Amino acid sequence: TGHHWGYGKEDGPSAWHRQYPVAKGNRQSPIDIIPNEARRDSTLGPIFLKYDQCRSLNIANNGHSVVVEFDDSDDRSVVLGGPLDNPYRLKQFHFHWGGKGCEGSEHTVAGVGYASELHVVHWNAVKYKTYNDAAAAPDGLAVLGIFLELGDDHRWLHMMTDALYMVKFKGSATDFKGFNPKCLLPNSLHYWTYLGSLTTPPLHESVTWIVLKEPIVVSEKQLGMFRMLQFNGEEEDQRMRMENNFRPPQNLKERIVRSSN
Ligand SMILES: NS(=O)(=O)c1ccc(C(=O)N2CCN(Cc3ccccc3)C2)cc1
Ligand SMILES: [Zn+2]
Repeated sequence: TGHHWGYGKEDGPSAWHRQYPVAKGNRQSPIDIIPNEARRDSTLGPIFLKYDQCRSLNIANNGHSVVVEFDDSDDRSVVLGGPLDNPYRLKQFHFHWGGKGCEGSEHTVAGVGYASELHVVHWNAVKYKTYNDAAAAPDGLAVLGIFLELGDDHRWLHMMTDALYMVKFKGSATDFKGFNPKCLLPNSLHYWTYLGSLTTPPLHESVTWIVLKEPIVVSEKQLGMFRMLQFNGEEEDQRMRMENNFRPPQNLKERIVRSSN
């Protein structure tokens, strides 16, 4: 079905606007977060992550990232509080990362990128009937962004990286039960928040971003496991290692970034 988007020279972020004109919109993501310019807002309370009853279903390679999907048929796992007016239901999480040793996060902090960024995607099931309806609505999604920096092994990440060999090629998926993303959170839930968009096509301007200030630490070896994944399907001749699947920071336009206390 037509030429697909990607992260290469011809089909990468600078070309997305041709098929997705909203790429040049007024609330695009990611952005460069400048801590000194973020507005400390005392009305911004803490966020709460209710993941104890979450039910992970599968892990998949969708040709853009590796995604772990959750059972979102009820409000068993939600994010609430902070900038959100109601609970948002956990749907999936996925990552963006760089090539060997170079940057790979989508958001940057005062111009500095991290090696990778985890996105935990939630949708507003109070106001919208389906995820797809929510993903196209201005208050439809809440995505938690967590930076990954290089250091020691992350004690739990292996539970996910051990499964990556099963989803090497685009279109592959496998059961992935019993994984709770709580194990991928840093100690502090202090955050920056702003109104933005999906960072991949269709680039809908539907995301309340909640970016945690504290990164988690993973090892170069663990992050290297992500690079065994491939953008291409098993049957395709051209083998393309999955790396540098990040969109660069976009114009802040008339937005402000708020900071939790
Ligand atoms: N990066 S983000 O958190 O802003 C985000 C982007 C897109 C979507 C989304 O709703 N998509 C519809 C098809 N899907 C396919 C897909 C593509 C890439 C990664 C993961 C998944 C995306 C969700 C979150
Ligand atoms: Zn993402």
